Amino acid sequence: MQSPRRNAEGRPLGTCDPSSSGSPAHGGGSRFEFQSLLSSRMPGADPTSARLRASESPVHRRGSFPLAGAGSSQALPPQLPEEDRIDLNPSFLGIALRSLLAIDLWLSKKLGVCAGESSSWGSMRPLMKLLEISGHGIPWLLGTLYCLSRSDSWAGREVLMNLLFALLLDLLLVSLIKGLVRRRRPAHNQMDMFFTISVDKYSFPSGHTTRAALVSRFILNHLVLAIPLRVLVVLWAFILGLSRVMLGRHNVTDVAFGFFLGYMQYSIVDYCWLSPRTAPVLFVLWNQP
Ligand SMILES: CC(C)=CCC/C(C)=C/COP(=O)(O)O
Repeated sequence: MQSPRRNAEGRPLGTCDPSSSGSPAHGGGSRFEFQSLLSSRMPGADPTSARLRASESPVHRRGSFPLAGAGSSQALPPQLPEEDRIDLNPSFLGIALRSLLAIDLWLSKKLGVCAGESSSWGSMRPLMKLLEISGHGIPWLLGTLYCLSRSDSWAGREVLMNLLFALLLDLLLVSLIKGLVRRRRPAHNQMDMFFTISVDKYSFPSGHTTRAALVSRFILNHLVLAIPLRVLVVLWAFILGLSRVMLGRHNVTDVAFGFFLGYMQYSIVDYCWLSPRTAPVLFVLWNQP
């Protein structure tokens, strides 16, 4: 059986022979592989730059691989266990995602103009915080419960019951995703938000944005409004989303995904629409004295 530290010719695997099978990037036991690993383990080193260095290096090219220690007595590192190796051929998707993330962070920092009182648009911060309250879960939940208690028509009660269901579904899904993804809020954010729950230390997705998208789609579908008011509802949702980035609470991708999720949540609510026919118990219970 082949020793884990030697190749078929009995040569230590760290001494790389270009004629040996497999590319240096894929477990040929290259010296470069070891260097990448070292650099990735150095404090502050990150695997991305190690990969980039790998792709820039001449040793990465097939055919130009130097005979690192071949035929010499230089001691080379032992072959690395599979799980310790770094993939020197990052996929196109990996590069695209990393680039998108870098653009996201850069753009979010640039747009975070109300992140503090001393920021370039710091004087707009109170207005942004007012917008923040307009999309907060507490006023929406309390407002819906209040209207539900005052509603005297079946039709009104049905719509409000579904709005309540939508708001609760939104809280549940956003908390679930925030807890799973655990993306930290931007470094420039001041954590001075009104009434947060534990998962609100995370930023993906933006809960205010999902709520804004969900509620505005709900209103547009269930309230008869004049065109200017309909435009106002859409503008409110859009500006609320933008204000999350301007306040420094979120990155752009948190808000973009928030819009998408809120929009989809309405489709779920619409599909599971609660009515006296589909959920009679709920409506009977609500009408008990
Ligand atoms: C506790 C309740 C009912 C709602 C929490 C609302 C809240 C603070 C959400 C966080 O929103 P962002 O993710 O947009 O910062």
